[in-house]
Amino acid sequence: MRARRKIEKGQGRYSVWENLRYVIAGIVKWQPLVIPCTIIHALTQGLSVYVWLYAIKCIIEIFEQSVKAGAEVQKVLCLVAIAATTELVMLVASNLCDKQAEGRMHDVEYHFALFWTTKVWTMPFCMHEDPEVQKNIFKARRAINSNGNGVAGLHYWSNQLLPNLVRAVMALVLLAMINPFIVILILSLTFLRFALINKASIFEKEECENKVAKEQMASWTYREETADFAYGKDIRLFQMQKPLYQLLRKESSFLNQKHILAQNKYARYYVIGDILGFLEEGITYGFLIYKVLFGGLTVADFTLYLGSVHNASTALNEIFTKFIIICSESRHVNDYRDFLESNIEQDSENIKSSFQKDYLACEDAFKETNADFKWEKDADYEFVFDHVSFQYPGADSYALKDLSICLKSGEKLAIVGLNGAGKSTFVKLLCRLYEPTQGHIYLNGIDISEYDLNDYWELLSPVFQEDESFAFPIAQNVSMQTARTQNRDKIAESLHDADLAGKLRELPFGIDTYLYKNLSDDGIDLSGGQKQKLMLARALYKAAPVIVLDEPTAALDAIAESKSYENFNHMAGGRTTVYISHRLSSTKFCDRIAMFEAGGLIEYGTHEELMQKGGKYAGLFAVQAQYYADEEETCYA
Ligand SMILES: Nc1ncnc2c1ncn2[C@@H]1O[C@H](COP(=O)(O)OP(=O)(O)OP(=O)(O)O)[C@@H](O)[C@H]1O
Repeated sequence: MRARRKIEKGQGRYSVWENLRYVIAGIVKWQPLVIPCTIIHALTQGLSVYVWLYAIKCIIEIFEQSVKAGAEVQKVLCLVAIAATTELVMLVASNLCDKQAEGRMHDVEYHFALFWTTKVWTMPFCMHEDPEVQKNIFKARRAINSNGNGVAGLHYWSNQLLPNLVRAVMALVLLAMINPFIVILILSLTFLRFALINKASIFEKEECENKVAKEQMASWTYREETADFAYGKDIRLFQMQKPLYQLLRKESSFLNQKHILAQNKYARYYVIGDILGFLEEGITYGFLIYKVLFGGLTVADFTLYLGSVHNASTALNEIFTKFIIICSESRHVNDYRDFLESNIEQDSENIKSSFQKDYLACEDAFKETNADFKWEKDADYEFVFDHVSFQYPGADSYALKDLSICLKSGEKLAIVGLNGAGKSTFVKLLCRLYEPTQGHIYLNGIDISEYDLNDYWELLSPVFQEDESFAFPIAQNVSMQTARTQNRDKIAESLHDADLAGKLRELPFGIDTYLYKNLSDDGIDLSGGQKQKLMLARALYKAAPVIVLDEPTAALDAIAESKSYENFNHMAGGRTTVYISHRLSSTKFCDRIAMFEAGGLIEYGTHEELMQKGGKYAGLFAVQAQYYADEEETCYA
């Protein structure tokens, strides 16, 4: 079934080490200075505790040797000065490197976030609305959402772990010199504690993240909608506060229960871990005291080893708590990689090959796109739908069933029909946002799936039902290009042709005025009809050889609508056009009319032919004509 592209899972779960290697590869690529900074931070932070430990051992030895009083004080002062200076230098270096690395990691995370964005942008449109894919998009975003999780978390917690590793290694080397079994005992008990807490962490991830991703997404969606000004009117006028509150409350108490469950598990394992830790310290301290009493260990060495046991114990404790957090951050990175590597099939061949090859390099894919490709304006473009059927992913019935229709080159084809007849689905298939479940669509005799998708999209100037405008300046909303590449005269001309010249004159910064206030305090909001005109201006600017208009006048007032009909032939010129409208007075300007019902073509011909036939189109037209006549009578009464 072609409409439902395969949702392949990623290559599988990666180990913590593989994910660390993966993030390190990103760091080396985008901010290599983070690596030496992290190493210097670990060494200086980890070794600084031994400076005083060693200095104190030496001071005690000086006293033990009981040389002349004057010389002792001098030596001690000298040692204190050296230790203090060394520690100060180490701490300064450690903090400087730590902050350098942390600052640069934002850039690394930003790069990883770009791949997530690229993946979402370039995945087949039909997958975007698949609930499973949406859940994966949401889960993957947690690894790069600037709150210290995932990619940033792996570095942050490794940066916290490494100084402790240096500290622990140093301590264990020192302890191994008096008895290697002590080291084996400490390490074994630490691994046991780690295994227990990690078990709780896996349980937490499963209960509080995987099993509740849907609920988390629901509560996230409700909050996003609450913050979105567009929902404000309905929330107030339909008094949605109470039901929304109850939904949020339900989600949050459900999530809360899961968190409590996970924390109870942690509590149990932490108690066992604490008992093991108590055992470990008791045995090692006991052993050291025994060595002083019966094994000939000097007081100076005793202080050094005592400090080492303490350091080994706290550092290992820190290592394993940090490592558990790293494991949990790694699971976020797994979600991220799973999403990036799943559904490898991408809309763009360049992106596809980059994701397959090495998606750390996929940024180059956008640079390689075939931007210079242009279709000839005056060439013939004929479309044929050949027994096309289409079923939406997850839907039980067909939205289009066995549709065969021809759109001749230069022809203006109107598609009419009641709500849900399949008109927009026809447009989506023509635009290759979906692939037919059965049948084929041909452009000039070649199956449209054989054209490069980006090249194919270059052929179309669409205006969709939904007026999706971005928080960009008006110019960018029309050109959909950056300021560097857009043609400002053409933008003004397109806005003029779309009947927005009057509005443009009122704008504080002309075509540079921002839409919405998200990114500019001087941003403006447009009315529904004005937004629709903006969409028309966007299609006019693109000036592609084939025009697709899905209810482009639904939000226009009567005068604007009538003007748009007058301009329609001028705008379309001799170009192949598909025009969807519920207002049949507009469709009679088209060369052919196709009437859809329940996903099938039931009538086809010119306006006159269909009127003569006296079928459903003629009936619908008569109802609307009657309505307009009644309206006119009321107006002039
Ligand atoms: N994303 C979707 N997932 C599942 N079913 C869908 C989806 N979009 C549309 N449908 C279903 O497909 C059928 C055709 O919808 P379509 O949007 O093509 O109708 P339409 O003729 O454009 O309707 P309208 O005049 O209301 O815009 C409808 O039954 C609709 O419920």
